This record gives sequence, C-alpha cells and structure tokens, in this order.
Amino acid sequence: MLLITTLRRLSMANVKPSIVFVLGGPGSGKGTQCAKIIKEFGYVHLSAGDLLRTERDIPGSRYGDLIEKHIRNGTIVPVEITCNLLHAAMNNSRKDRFLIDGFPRNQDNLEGWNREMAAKVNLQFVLFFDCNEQVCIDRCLKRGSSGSGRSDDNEESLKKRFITYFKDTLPIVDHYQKQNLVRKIDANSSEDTVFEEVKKCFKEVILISWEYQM
Ligand SMILES: Nc1ncnc2c1ncn2[C@@H]1O[C@H](COP(=O)(O)OP(=O)(O)OP(=O)(O)O)[C@@H](O)[C@H]1O
Ligand SMILES: Nc1ccn([C@@H]2O[C@H](COP(=O)(O)O)[C@@H](O)[C@H]2O)c(=O)n1
Repeated sequence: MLLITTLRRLSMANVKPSIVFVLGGPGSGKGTQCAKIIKEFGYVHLSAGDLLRTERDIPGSRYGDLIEKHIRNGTIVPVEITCNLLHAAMNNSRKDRFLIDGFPRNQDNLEGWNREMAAKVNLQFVLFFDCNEQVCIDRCLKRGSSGSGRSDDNEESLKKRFITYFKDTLPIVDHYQKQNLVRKIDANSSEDTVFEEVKKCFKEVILISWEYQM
C-alpha cells in the first residue's frame, strides 16, 4: 500500500493534472453530461455545487449557514471555500484528469483559482453548455418537483441564479473565449443528441493532444 501510494505521488509529481471546466446555466445539463463523459473518457467529475452542498450538510461545519445562504440566493460562495474543497477532492483522487463542473463562476472564483491552482494544472478546455433560459428553468422546476431536495430548484431562487449567471458567469466564459479555450455545445436538445456533440469535442481534443505529444 505504501509502495503504491509512493509511486502514485512520484508519478503525480511529474505530471500536471488535466482539467476541463464545465460551465453553463442552471439546468443546462452539466451534471448529466459529466456523468456520461466520465464513463466514456475516464475523467473524475468534481461538481463545485455538490462539494458545497456536502460541506453545508456536515454537522457543525463552520461554513454551513454561509453556503446555504448563497445557494438559496443564487449567489457565489467565496472562492477560498470552494477552491479548498476542489483542491482536497483532487488530492484524494487516484486519477489525474478532472471535469470541474460549475467553476469558475465569477471573477472571484477565477482570481482565486489563478492564484492557488492554475500553475499546478493543465487546463485542456472549457466545455460550455449553451441552453435557452426557459428550457433550463423548466428542467430545474421538473427536477425540483420530482424530489431533488434542492433548496434552489424553485422559481424565486432560479430568477436569482440566472441573474448571477448572466452578470457573473458569462463574462468568465468570454474571458476563456478570448484565449480560444471554449468549446460551445448546443444543450437544448435531448441528452443523447447533446452527448454526440460532447463526444466529438473530447475526441478532437484528445487527438490534438496525442499529435502534440508525438
Ligand atoms: N438534454 C436534456 N434534455 C432534457 N432534460 C435534461 C437534459 N439534460 C439534463 N436534463 C434534466 O434536467 C435537469 C438538470 O440537469 P443537470 O442537473 O444535469 O443540469 P446542471 O446544469 O448540472 O444543473 P445545475 O447547475 O442546476 O446543477 C435534470 O433533471 C436532468 O435530468
Ligand atoms: N463555483 C460555485 C458553484 C456553485 N456555487 C453555489 O452552489 C449553487 C448550486 O450550484 P450548481 O452548480 O449545483 O447549480 C450555486 O447557485 C451557488 O450558490 C457557488 O457558490 N460557487
């Protein structure tokens, strides 16, 4: 066990983990598509929202109330909290390829990531799910009424989540677009149709990275 851990640490020391950021509006299908991507392409899925919900639910967590307030209001938790959770989850993983879903969501997320993590990883690209607002809202309301248990799958929170998305998250997509790192997917159609587009995108990026290594 010790040998395996040591070997893993040594190999990880030389290879920077590969990252794909996954962005899109609430309900655009990020989580659904990530579940399919990990099966086909062997990444680890880290959802910033899931990590925050898990932290919120730990009895006695010092951040529980703060996280819940942000989730209900559709606002963004300070990056120090989210980045620490992501960092810990990456360190606890045996793999070195990560889909980071729902991050970076605003300028504070971006700056915190750039300060703490950017130099330690290889950002492959940003997968952006472009989806009509009403389609997203209908999906989240349906998810809420089928018992998601999420405190933000309701009309009031969704209005606020979309304000944050347009005001704070789309500028982050633009930021990466200027670096030619964004792969935009039309996320309005069925899960399978969307996944066909996603697959093309990953295959293309994997091919380019192989050619680059040869
Ligand atoms: N292409 C699709 N067509 C119809 N329904 C979908 C599609 N993709 C996802 N859904 C459904 O819409 C809901 C939201 O999907 P999902 O959780 O994947 O979105 P998300 O972008 O991760 O949302 P959030 O940001 O709110 O966590 C789920 O109930 C899911 O089953
Ligand atoms: N980087 C992030 C990601 C999420 N949040 C908060 O969690 C809520 C739900 O996120 P989903 O990705 O699961 O939709 C989101 O509305 C934020 O309140 C965050 O603060 N920072």
